[in-house]
Amino acid sequence: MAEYNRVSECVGLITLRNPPVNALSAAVRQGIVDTVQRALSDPNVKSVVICGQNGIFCGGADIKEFGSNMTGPPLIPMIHAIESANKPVVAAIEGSALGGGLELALGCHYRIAHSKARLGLPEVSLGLLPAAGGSQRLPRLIGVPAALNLITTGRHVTAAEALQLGIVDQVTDHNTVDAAVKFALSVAGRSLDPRRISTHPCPQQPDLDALFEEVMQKVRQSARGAIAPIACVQAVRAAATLPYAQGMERERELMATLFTSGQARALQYCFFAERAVGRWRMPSGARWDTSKPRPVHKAAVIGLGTMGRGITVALAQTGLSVIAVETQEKQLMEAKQAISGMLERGAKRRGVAPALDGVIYSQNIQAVADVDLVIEAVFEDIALKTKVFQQLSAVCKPGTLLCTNTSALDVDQLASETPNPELVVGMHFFAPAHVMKLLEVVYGPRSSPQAVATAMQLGKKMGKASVAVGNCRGFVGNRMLKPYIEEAFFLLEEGATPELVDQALEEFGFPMGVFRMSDLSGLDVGWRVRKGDGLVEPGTASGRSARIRQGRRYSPLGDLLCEEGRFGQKTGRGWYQYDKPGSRVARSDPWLHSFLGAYRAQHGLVARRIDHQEVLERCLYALINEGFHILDDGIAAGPEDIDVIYVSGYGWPRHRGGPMFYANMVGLAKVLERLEHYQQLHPEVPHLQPSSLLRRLVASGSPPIHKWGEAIKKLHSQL
Ligand SMILES: CCC/C=C/C(=O)SCCNC(=O)CCNC(=O)[C@H](O)C(C)(C)COP(=O)([O-])OP(=O)([O-])OC[C@H]1O[C@@H](n2cnc3c(N)ncnc32)[C@H](O)[C@@H]1OP(=O)([O-])[O-]
Repeated sequence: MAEYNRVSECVGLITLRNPPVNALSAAVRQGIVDTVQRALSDPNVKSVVICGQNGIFCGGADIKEFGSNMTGPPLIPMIHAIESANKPVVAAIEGSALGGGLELALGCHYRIAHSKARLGLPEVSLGLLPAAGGSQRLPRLIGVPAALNLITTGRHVTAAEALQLGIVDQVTDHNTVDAAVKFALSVAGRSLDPRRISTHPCPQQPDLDALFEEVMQKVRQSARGAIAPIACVQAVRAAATLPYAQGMERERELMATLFTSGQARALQYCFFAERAVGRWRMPSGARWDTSKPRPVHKAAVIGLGTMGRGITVALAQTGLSVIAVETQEKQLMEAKQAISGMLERGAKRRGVAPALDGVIYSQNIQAVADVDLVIEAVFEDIALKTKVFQQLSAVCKPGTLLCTNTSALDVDQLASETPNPELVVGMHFFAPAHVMKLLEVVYGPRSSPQAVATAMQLGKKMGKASVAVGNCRGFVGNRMLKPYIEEAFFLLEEGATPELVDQALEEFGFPMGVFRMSDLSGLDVGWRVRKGDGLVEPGTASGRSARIRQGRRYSPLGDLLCEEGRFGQKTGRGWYQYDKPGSRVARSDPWLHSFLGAYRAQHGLVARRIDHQEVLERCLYALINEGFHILDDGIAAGPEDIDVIYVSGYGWPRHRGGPMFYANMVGLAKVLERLEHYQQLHPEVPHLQPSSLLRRLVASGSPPIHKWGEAIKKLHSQL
């Protein structure tokens, strides 16, 4: 709702009240309509100020209302009524003015912002466009290039940048409402004609066509199939080329297409999923709201290879003091130089001082005696990690949390080797750790809720999308990746090329297909793991039996490439060829194609035509199927956890919502039917065997994704 008061005798003060972000729900819109009318009809009121309660102006339209039948007064006429008012209306912007919130402010005649406020039109990130006049008013106010940038990226600007761009008229460090009231008094009685943005012509722009052409190309490239950024460009083009009323009509048409699109649903699902994963819960019943994190002021990182360096940077940038330990002097010196460089570059980008003094380097593990939390990032070797954990248990003060960054080893086993297993959790970062958004917080049966709460809180502080998951081989992300990669290998055996598989996946929206990704991360990584699992066999055995290992279909293609020294980008050869080792531009490699031909001949395989649909179904449904196993096992608490992991750490296209959301969109019955189809064709591939949870969900009528949690609980209670 909106509250009305009269202040300084002749200023009508309208306060939006809808915690936590004063979203423009039906009640708030009704409140604004009523209070604006009241202020305008009160002869004692000379001017009006609109603000939001609790230090936030407005977080925009109420996203929760989008899925339902929307009631209440619509935004556009409400904003028009404000703009055409005959008394000055001033927006007092504290906290955030986003989306519909900024559109409301653009309908006001003046905007005063607090210096800490953030403004933006982030609708594009929800699969929408600023359709309450924002796409038409902002270009008129700040010009086409700046408006295009803000509207197509959805980025938030600081108050200082907003002032520079001309979005706000004044920035204050003091009480914003007081400043706005004072300002409103000073402009009472002035002509409002020049302040009505919709009446302005769009500022002239030379070479308009060339500009739109260039932006459209850029947007198409980075959107990877997302439709909202393209609609945003089209809407701004309408602002630049059409009179306001026609521009608004175009804005409405474009929004009508976006509003009901699957992409908008997916992106809005992601918005809520990212917030839902913060409300973690463990199978023991421990939860986010009943588990108190321990304060962490001082942390340590053990092992300063690529991961350890990134983790040190991420911690130091959060403002923590960090003890960085590496036992070999030469490696320690190299790491110090690399970490300082990363901190300096990061600080330059963010316009702050580098946190160089926040890191203390040491060769001695004793140096970590008084830290609150340690993250171990030594080589992936269980004996080495166990030794480090035992040393840490002896050295650290009581209660220090011991975290491992392992991606492949058993967190429970490590915990069981320490005297206090309740203090042990996994903190699985992704390389480069100071850049990648994702953090899997891995708990074992003996991890204390407090340890999980502390790791989750630290992840949040570091700006990570932190997801609490149970312990199993590969945790959530890598466990699901395994069948995805294996299917891609099998497709090569059956007649596909790396180019075909990658193209299908990139057209789906992944930034890189599975083979280009494998070249980037290094083929030797998986090779080492498969060797450890006893899957790699030397020799030139041929035929079907050579491709069955440990009772299931196995493709040795990756191993054979590694035996040739083809480790990917770093060696200049992998699934593709590169100009030189370390180069990033992948080119088709005729050698690889004849190698595949010879391999198929050796194994009696006849290449067949494989289309994009088969690539997508086999790779993605195998991955999704593993996701259902993970839900059934209780390793992930809900589909949102899996989806956030995939969108923030594995390049799953956000406008497709994550693998589990995608399965829900495709239809669970369809996913099941295709898995059954492929399983019949490839009975020796266990990961194509549909998960029993998927079967049970389909049998219970394929409930929508937000009801899976309930359905899974019910299904488990029936077992
Ligand atoms: C139709 C015409 C065109 C207009 C379109 C639009 O305006 S589209 C909208 C364009 N606007 C945007 O895209 C802005 C989206 N919002 C944000 O970016 C951030 O919330 C923030 C920067 C406003 C505050 O950050 P912060 O870290 O302080 O807080 P937080 O992020 O943790 O959120 C706290 C709680 O508020 C909830 N909630 C938040 N916003 C909305 C909303 N609009 N609605 C409903 N709910 C919303 C959020 O789910 C969470 O709920 P939970 O989990 O506690 O139950």
